[in-house]
Amino acid sequence: MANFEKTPGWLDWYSGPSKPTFQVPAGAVDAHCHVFGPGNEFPFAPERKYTPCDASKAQLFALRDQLGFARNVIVQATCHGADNSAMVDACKASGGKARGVATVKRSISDEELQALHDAGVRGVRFNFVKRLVDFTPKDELLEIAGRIQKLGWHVVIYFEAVDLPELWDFFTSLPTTVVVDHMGRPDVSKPVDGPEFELFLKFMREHKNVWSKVSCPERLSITGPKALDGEQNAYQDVVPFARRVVEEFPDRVLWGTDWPHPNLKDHMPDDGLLVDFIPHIAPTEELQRKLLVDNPMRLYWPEESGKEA
Ligand SMILES: O=C(O)/C=C(\CC(=O)C(=O)O)C(=O)O
Repeated sequence: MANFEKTPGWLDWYSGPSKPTFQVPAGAVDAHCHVFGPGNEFPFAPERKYTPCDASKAQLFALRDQLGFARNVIVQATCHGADNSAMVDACKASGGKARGVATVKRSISDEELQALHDAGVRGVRFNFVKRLVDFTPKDELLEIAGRIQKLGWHVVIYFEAVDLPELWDFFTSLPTTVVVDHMGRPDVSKPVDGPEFELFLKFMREHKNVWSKVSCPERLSITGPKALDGEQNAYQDVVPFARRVVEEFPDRVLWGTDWPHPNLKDHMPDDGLLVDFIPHIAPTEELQRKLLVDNPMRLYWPEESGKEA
């Protein structure tokens, strides 16, 4: 049985999150979350850059229910490398209430891809955050994108704002729907209408296949306040960025908790209060329904999309 020691300074997820004040619409999807292990059942990958605490499927499903969500999209975290078994196990155990985003290598067979599809996987994640992964050649990623396109899947990309110019040509050559994690990690100390975020908006404006998760204010915020101790106005410096994306691209945005919040250094948010961030960035019922129900259902449960109301 593997026994893993957490990365020094690791912050465990917040236990006993509050019930959100904001009630999410019926059928809401938490479209970005992870499972970690448990390490003794699903060992962490040898090539990982961090070793987390355990965060099991049962704990994820309990959080889903506590927050009032109906479904999850479980994104493969880099600590599991390209071994998708913990994520797949969670999807299979969810009774159809979870779908997945996998990490795959070029060597994956068609049969293995089909088995992932049957388990509920609908996308692959390409990670360009250097502290999280080693470099994968672009031709390998393009080959994977071409293969998963045939299954109707999409590509999730994770990168930091300063790297967008360099990655632009690659991203715009992807043949599938492309979903950006955490708005491409803007530096929120810069102006929302400054050149860096404007480039991201242009990326979405000029490429109608590009979607964005307006998630992770707890990761992006510099000034807070933190989602702790009942705070109803958390992460105010992130609000203009996320709201801009939601209002300009209401049909191409997703939201997720990012539970269990890997690699946070400063604090661990109360997930109930993170949900209370949503009406600040999606102020109308219509925007909330698109963000939390219509859009994720269209992408992850297209066969049920439109029927959930
Ligand atoms: O959970 C996230 O989305 C963000 C992560 C972790 C991550 O992406 C991973 O391990 O795969 C981060 O910024 O450290």
